[in-house]
Amino acid sequence: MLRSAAPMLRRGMARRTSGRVKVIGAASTAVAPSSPSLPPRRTMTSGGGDRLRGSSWGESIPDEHREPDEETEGEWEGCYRKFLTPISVGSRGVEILYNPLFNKGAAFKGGERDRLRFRGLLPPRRMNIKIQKERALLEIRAEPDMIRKHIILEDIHDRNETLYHRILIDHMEEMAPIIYTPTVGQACSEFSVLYRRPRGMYFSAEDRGHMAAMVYNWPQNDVRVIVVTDGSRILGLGDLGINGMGIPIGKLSLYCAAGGIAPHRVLPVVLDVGTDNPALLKDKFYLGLQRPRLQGSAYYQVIDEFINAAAHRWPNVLIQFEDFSSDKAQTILNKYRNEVLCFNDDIQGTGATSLAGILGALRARGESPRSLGDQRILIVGAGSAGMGVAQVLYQAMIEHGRSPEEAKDCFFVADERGLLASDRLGRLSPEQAMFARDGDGGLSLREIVNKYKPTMILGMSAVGGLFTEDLIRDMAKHCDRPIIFPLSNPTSKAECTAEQAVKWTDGRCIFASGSPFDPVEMENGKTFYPTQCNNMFIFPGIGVGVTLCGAKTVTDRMLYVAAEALANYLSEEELALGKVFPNLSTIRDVSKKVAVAVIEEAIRTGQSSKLSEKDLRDLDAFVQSKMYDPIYVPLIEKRTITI
Ligand SMILES: NC(=O)C1=CN([C@@H]2O[C@H](COP(=O)(O)OP(=O)(O)OC[C@H]3O[C@@H](n4cnc5c(N)ncnc54)[C@H](OP(=O)(O)O)[C@@H]3O)[C@@H](O)[C@H]2O)C=CC1
Ligand SMILES: CC(=O)C(=O)O
Ligand SMILES: [Mg+2]
Repeated sequence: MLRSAAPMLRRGMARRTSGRVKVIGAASTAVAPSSPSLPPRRTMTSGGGDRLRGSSWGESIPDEHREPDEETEGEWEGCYRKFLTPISVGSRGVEILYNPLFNKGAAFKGGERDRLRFRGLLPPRRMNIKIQKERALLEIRAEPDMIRKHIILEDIHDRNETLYHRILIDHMEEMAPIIYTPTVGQACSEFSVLYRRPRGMYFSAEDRGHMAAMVYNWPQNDVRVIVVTDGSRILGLGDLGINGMGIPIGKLSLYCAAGGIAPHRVLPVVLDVGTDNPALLKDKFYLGLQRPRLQGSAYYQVIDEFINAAAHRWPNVLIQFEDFSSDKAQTILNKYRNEVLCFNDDIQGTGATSLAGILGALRARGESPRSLGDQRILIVGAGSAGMGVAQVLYQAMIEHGRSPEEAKDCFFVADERGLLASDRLGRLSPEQAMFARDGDGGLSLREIVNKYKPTMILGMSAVGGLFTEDLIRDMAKHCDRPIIFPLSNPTSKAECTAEQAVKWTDGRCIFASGSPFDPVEMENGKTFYPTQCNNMFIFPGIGVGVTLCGAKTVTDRMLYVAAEALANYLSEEELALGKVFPNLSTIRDVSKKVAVAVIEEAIRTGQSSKLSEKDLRDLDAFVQSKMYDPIYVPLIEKRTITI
């Protein structure tokens, strides 16, 4: 049987229709990927499954019930040619079926069903991942409600991670709004009632003293990326306590699908230090500690204990801080950024992403990156996101030859009390104080617009609708092509919609938003294509880059080159359509380019512990080869008896 399989496969492979490989008459077991991948020496599984390798399991299935097989069908470029190294699993039977990292559901093949003792535990008909995906898409698309779509997808996540990530990768534009912003905002708000199964780790104030041991409860030895939140500022929704867990889960789904980190190497974490959200404190279904948030040294001790525990068990892990309230975010970053491999996504990731979008917008206006230092930039919101963006844009101006004074003079930063100026110096953080103007403290947004005539307005206020018609129309009077980025998430918190920006500027604006908006039909019959300015374009590539090269820290220069790589990715065709970010469907390739840029920077500056100058040559191919691709890999049982 096995001997005859290869010629059959070759014959089948030779028959190509419409560029796809069609295997004619080859039973799926004839090319069972497990077969060629078994160790060459004679082994027998403890259950004697090896004997069944030569059985005619596949042949007992009538032709009309046979499903094309992803390895033989060539559905994904190169799959059928790939030598799939089997995964050796320490369990069998139902334990595998209930393990989403290994479970393939109906896609388990005959050989595997016998090897791993599934016979009788699954319905008899086999389906490949293509059919499984088709079925899942039907269900998701039939459901009009976004949160129900989210639940369906997360159910798949909990059952079968390979299928889940396959769906995300193949349908990124459709799925990102379901697993990420805006729907993840609702998923977080309802997290405790939607909760079904554990995913990730929870460290609470009551676990103090135990965290170094607790990290060993996590079953994976090779965790590469942790996304951690304390739930204190989830998107623009405020303090959601433990319900913020939806954010690390969503971000890490993107790490896997968009960045190519394998799912067993990521760990979502929530630190439960209490909540100051009055509704959660009295909600009988809330799953977190119902007590006020720890403050001061008690709070920082929890952070410190968790970071030490994680870095002790996984010394090379990247820790991404996510959605920490602005009063803590910068302090935590400053404390740990030179100690462990970490970065803050809202400060640094958003900064790099916005820089890339603004470079794209300047290109659309026919201006060079150097002209960044000629802009008048109004940043609305002086929290971690707003100040992170200001800092990265400022650094970029310095890179392009502006003096610190010239660069600072480009910024107008406003918070709820208006323009930040020196009259409030004692009450501003060092990051805010750096951008405080000498006079005009407390000017309103309209006053700033009419006095200083900004060329761009960036919203990170978490106040939906803050960019009013009057404000934007005033801005458009002074500027031919105003750059308008309402970056707050989710959609309900966006400072304005794409449609409003287009209407109020008579279609002259360059627009990108934190959450997605549909294209807008303009009065002149043309279509305006808004793009998404979201740190999802940066963080997966940063993660892949620093973990692959073994960087010890995430430097500001790494973020800068990441932004450049993202900006350079934008094609002339996309620019012509008014887009300033690439299509989401290309995000995997974008992440690869970002990762390559980060690795090159790490090698150049001696930050890379795993790669060196000689590796610079085929870096693109190297990164590609390391990216997780969700296809079903043959499973074999670890317990083998050599005879
Ligand atoms: N698109 C993306 O990739 C990202 C988007 N974001 C979004 O950015 C938003 C802000 O995040 P973050 O900085 O952490 O949040 P913060 O809550 O720390 O900051 C909000 C800021 O907005 C200010 N603000 C509030 N109301 C007004 C108002 N009426 N006029 C002007 N300013 C006002 C606040 O001022 P005060 O302190 O005086 O109240 C504060 O400075 C969130 O919605 C988040 O989702 C964040 C990261 C990435
Ligand atoms: C996108 C993101 O990180 C935020 O809104 O917080
Ligand atoms: Mg965030």
